Amino acid sequence: HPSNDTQAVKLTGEEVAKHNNDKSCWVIIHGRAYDVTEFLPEHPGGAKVILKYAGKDGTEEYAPIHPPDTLDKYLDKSKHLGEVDMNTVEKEDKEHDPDEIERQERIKRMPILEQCYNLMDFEAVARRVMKKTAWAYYSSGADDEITLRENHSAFHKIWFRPRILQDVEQIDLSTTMLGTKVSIPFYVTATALGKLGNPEGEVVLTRGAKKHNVIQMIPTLASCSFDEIVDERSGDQVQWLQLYVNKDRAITKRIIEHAEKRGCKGLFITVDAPQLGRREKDMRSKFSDVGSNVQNTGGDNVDRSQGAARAISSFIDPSLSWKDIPWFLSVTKMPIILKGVQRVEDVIKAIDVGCHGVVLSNHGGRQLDFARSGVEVLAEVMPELRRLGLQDKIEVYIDGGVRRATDIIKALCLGATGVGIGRPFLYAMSAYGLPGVDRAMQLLKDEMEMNMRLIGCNSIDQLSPEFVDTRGLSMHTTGVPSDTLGLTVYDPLVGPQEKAK
Ligand SMILES: Cc1cc2c(cc1C)[n+](S(=O)(=O)[O-])c1c(=O)[nH]c(=O)nc-1n2C[C@H](O)[C@H](O)[C@H](O)COP(=O)(O)O
Repeated sequence: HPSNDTQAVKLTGEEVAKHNNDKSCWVIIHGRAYDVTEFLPEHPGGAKVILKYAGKDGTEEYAPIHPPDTLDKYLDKSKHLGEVDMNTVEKEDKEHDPDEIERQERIKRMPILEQCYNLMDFEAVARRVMKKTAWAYYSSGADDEITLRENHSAFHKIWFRPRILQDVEQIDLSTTMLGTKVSIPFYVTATALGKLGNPEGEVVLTRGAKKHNVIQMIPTLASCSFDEIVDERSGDQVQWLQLYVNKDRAITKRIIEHAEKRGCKGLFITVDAPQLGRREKDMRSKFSDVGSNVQNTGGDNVDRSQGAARAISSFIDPSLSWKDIPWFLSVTKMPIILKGVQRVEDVIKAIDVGCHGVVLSNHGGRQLDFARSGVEVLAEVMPELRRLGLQDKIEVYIDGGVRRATDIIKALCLGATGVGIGRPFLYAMSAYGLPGVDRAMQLLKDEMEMNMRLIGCNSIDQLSPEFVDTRGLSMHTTGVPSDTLGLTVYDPLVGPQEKAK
């Protein structure tokens, strides 16, 4: 900021602290002060969450929610007040926060990475070591979280019909997704606000995806900026873009064109979130944290009682409809995939309008509660596409509740091209950083190789409906052996120190 780069003297914490109310509100972000007084009523997250940091350093709360270039993009330069001498800024007293002290204790006692043997182990550890608001945001589903639990337990209603005496010495897990050859048929799906769980955010997933040659889907609502995530990519690594469509189509067009220019190989338009779902764990933790405006007296139309998600998504266009799809096909050459399709009629419509793929998904149970699991919709879709001779007209993916390689194999036997995985990699990243993501992906690869052998298949192209029995899939009341791993995050792993107790 030219006016400030020549700034001789840095602002002091004392000077900033004088501007600590809605008449004059300065906030420090990443060592620089900003006058956000006039912005207060416009903030999608409400004025309260900013006023909590008026006259103080708000970086810790700000960073996970806002990509680094947000202030440069949206706050007039005249409000950029320049650098602050951070030695003069009072630090928030974390030492005496009982929750934080207890959390740090749990971090000291957490299991070592090698004690994690499956994706649910990462969830068990993350639940204990993550900040309350971060865990709430990642783990929450909509309403009663029935669909959240159904997503994983649906796989427990599908049984295998393995064949024997096949030479399964050689196993090849590679496949092709939207023209890209990948080492294993899963991708890292788009999940918002990566910095809530790990200070580096989504770039950690980029590094893990690179190492295992899997595709990363970049979220519109990432904590990192889009360019940071793309810059982190290396070699011929492939990324896709997940798009929440903005009411202002000029903004959406710019995002799509930029993504194409930066080499994204797929545009996944999220179609199951015209309004973000009601995630009560997220709301509850946000309520205790920033006193969100449950009784919103501001008179404006952003319902801020919905926690972080709703606050950052007020731009999403609820009027998006089939008539808009030709426009998307006209503004990009990237393959277009509809993410969040939930019945076969819409898959056929997607083929009719020229889409290249669909993701059968309910947004990880975070949108419409009592939506069916992706795998159950898949079992409805594929036989119908085959009956109509359309199965080669579109690539069909699923996501939701995938926690074991057997879940992946079941989906591929039913006809999916690949599966998206969300929370497990978030939990692995939040608890153990890149080593966690790396191990989670490796565990899936090892499980995949073993289970391909056990069902008697060498390669992905051999997988077909003959290997699965789905008769119980659509009966939601079917009792299945209680799913100790899935339904509840089972007793947290005991770290070496705790065992000593
Ligand atoms: C866990 C999670 C999922 C989110 C997600 C954030 C989190 C923390 N967010 S959300 O804030 O808006 O809900 C997105 C998102 O940005 N865009 C999107 O298309 N899907 C979003 N999803 C859904 C995601 O892409 C998959 O559909 C879902 O995660 C698959 O289920 P599992 O987590 O069980 O693998």
